[in-house]
Amino acid sequence: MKDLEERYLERLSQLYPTIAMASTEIINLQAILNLPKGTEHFLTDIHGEYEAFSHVLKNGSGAVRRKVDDVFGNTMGSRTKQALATLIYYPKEKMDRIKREEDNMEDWYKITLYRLIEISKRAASKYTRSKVRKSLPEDFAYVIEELITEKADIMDKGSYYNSIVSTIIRIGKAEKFIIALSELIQRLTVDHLHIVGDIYDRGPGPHIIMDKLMKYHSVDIQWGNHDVLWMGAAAGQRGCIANVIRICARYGNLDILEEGYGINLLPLATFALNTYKDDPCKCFQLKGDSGHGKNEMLMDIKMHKAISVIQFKVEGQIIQKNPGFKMEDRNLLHHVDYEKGTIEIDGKTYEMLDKNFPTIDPKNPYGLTKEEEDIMERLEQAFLNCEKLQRHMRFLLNKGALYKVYNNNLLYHGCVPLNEDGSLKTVSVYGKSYQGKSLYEILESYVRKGFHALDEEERERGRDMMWYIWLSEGSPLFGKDKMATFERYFLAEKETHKEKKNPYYSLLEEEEVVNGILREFGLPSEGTHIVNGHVPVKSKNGENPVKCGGKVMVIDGGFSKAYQKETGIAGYTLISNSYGLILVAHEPFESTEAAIEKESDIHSDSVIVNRVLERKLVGDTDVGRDLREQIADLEVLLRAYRSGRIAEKV
Ligand SMILES: O=P(O)(O)OC[C@H]1O[C@](O)(COP(=O)(O)O)[C@@H](O)[C@@H]1O
Ligand SMILES: [Mn+2]
Repeated sequence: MKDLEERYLERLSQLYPTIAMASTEIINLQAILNLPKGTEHFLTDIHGEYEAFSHVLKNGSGAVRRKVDDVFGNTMGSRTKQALATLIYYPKEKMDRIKREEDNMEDWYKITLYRLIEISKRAASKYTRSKVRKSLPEDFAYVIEELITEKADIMDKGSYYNSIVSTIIRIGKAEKFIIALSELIQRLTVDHLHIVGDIYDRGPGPHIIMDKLMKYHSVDIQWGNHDVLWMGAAAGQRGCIANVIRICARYGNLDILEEGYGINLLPLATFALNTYKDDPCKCFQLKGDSGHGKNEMLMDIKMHKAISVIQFKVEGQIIQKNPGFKMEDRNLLHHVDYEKGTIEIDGKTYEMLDKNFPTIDPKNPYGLTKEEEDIMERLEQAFLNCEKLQRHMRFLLNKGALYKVYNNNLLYHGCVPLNEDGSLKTVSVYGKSYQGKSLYEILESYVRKGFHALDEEERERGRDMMWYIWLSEGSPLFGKDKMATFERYFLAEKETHKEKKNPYYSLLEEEEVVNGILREFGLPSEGTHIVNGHVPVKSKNGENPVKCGGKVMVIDGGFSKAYQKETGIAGYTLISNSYGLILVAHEPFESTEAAIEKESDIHSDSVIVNRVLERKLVGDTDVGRDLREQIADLEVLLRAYRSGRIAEKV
């Protein structure tokens, strides 16, 4: 057998069959290394708010507006620039409005096309021709390429462009063309998107966000605890299914399941209406408004209670089945005195706010009734067989992970579990101990096993592990001592609601600790950053998302409307371009309508966290490292051709 290098060179020579072709590729790759690094965009905690998400995606957290500024600087007033930026975000909607007011559309088209071409040129200048070509919309690829490429040899450039533009207008394609250019600018402004977790729950449109992400040109996802919860549900884990439905019900979002994913909730609804017929279900008021009127809301409230009770039972069973999870103290149903309506926790007796539990047998509080069992059985099948949900989860599995190291940034949703003294906390997973990176890796492998393991037992362990990642103290995605769902529903005493955060969150100013985490993930302590989401940054209390002198950024996107009153703003996003890192603070997003009408950007503040001295090039990035490896390989191939070790293939 030929040695590995020889076989590798043979393969490579099929891709680059001649000296000329290998040489051309080397030159191309070398050229890419010297281009400015592409812009990365970081978003976290989107929580189903698809309109705000879509807006931030369109404007690249201000990156598009910056392009407009770069091109037109002082030659254009700021109102005009803002109008142009809004046109780029919402070309169709904005044009519909303009057509109502503007009486010389032909002029408007001409000016606008000219402006958009200028911005496209600037946006494209960061990339190779070949990459730009691949991003062009099919319909107009050729013309756009003509328009955005400098033509040094044409004497009268003005009339050349004018004639193309006039033709576009004359044949009635101006609007389509404006839309195509706007989308191209959006596309070229952000090269790569990082989602740092929590796409799902609380807001109305996670499925719409997933559809959008699946079409996005370049994205990676670090799973958040809510995403893993949905993954567990899709894998058929009952604790996860119950939580998913409970949270949808709580926020008036059962539509996501019924309409978004076509999951039939009728069995649960009928059961809830019968079981809690005369029960006002006071503890289960909705946080959001389903927008479907009073009767449906009353039904949602009953479903909310029904699924919560099922959840506490099912979770009790998971905890009993997995003593290794060490979560017995989270099983509370057997501490309730159902006659008195009280509960004893840690030696203290509390009055339950709800005393009506017709489905709980005090002798076997964690057992499901026959009806509850049937409902769970049907729901399990519905989740497992929902094609769209499975497609979305497959995408999460393929594009996602528990953490990522990308261009010297370490990304994860929650935290790295630490002890009080800043050392890595040891967590036991199915009998073995892990910490830091190895903890992340073992948990991720179980998530994948939950979907793919052949062995049924192993798959079940994987599925249970997804539930564990959602809410356990040892989970780096959760990072709190407990999830006090039970107490928050049933007890008035606020102190029982407290979920204590892992020491990680209070140690982020300690440089030694932060360096220790970076080291654990194989990163040097200089020129590197940690980016995480998960915890809302209460900026109205003076909290700062930038920690440890800029080494750590906690950028909970704060998209979740329900949380905006707590934080005072709508969270943060991050941009990393060739000049450095920019942290962007957002104002609450009203609506797409308002964004177009008021031409608002919803980013109030941009802070440059880190400005590099020299503009960063592709050569300085991870992609650059890969390209250099490819160049080195091609050079070996070239030498092999020249030395006669390998023959050209034509
Ligand atoms: O505000 P809600 O919807 O009741 O959710 C509160 C629960 O969500 C959590 O904060 C987890 O969700 P996050 O990952 O978004 O923080 C729990 O710790 C808490 O019990
Ligand atoms: Mn989270």
